Amino acid sequence: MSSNLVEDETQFYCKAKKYWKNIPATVDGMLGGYGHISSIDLSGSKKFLQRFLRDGPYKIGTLHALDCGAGIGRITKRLLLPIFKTVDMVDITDDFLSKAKAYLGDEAKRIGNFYCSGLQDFTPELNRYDLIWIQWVIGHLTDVHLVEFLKRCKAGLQPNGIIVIKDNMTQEGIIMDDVDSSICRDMDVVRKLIRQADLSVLAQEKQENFPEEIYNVFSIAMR
Ligand SMILES: C[S@@+](CC[C@H](N)C(=O)[O-])C[C@H]1O[C@@H](n2cnc3c(N)ncnc32)[C@H](O)[C@@H]1O
Repeated sequence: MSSNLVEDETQFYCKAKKYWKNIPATVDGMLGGYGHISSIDLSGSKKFLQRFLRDGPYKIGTLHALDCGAGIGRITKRLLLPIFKTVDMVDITDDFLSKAKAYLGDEAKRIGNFYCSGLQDFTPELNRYDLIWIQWVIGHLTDVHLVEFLKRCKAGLQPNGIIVIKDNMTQEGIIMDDVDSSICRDMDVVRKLIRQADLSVLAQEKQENFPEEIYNVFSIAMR
């Protein structure tokens, strides 16, 4: 279990919070110096989401989305706001949410709520969201908190809504990053935690065209 790698939970969360407080509120800051891959990432996400926007049994509504670990709103701006009527954002770093208002420009008026909170403490509004997007942040939650958070997300979905996790995955095993205080899991562990949250996977896809030297990144849709 990856939580075993987290020896001191309070320190695990404090250290991550401190790390992000010192990161510039820019796209490059959000992506650890890999700002240049943002467009590839967003195109891949758009393509992944398309299957849920077409007519068919998995079609989702386009009213409300929630961006989790949203940062300055990189994903909200270019993936979610063009599709959904309103988007809520949740992030632990208040500076990022403050910056989001300027970064999103005029479109910031379609942000319903800017929630400043750790996901481990956050409960999405019941039955509200067509899509809950969780990208590059699950490594900041312990296994127990991730499972509990996913359960609360499930309760926050519209009947036809979906949750998408898009994140780094190791080839095998769990790797701790002491710099930003996060853990990177492998697909088997992530799928196990998804099952524990009583969610079923609807689609899974590897992000293509990312640099060789970074972790594999997968999108997983579930409900
Ligand atoms: C790698 S950035 C990704 C930002 C955004 N998802 C994107 O892809 O552009 C990680 C984000 O997670 C936030 N974060 C870190 N720990 C968190 C936690 N426990 N709860 C909520 N947000 C957290 C950071 O403030 C930061 O904005």
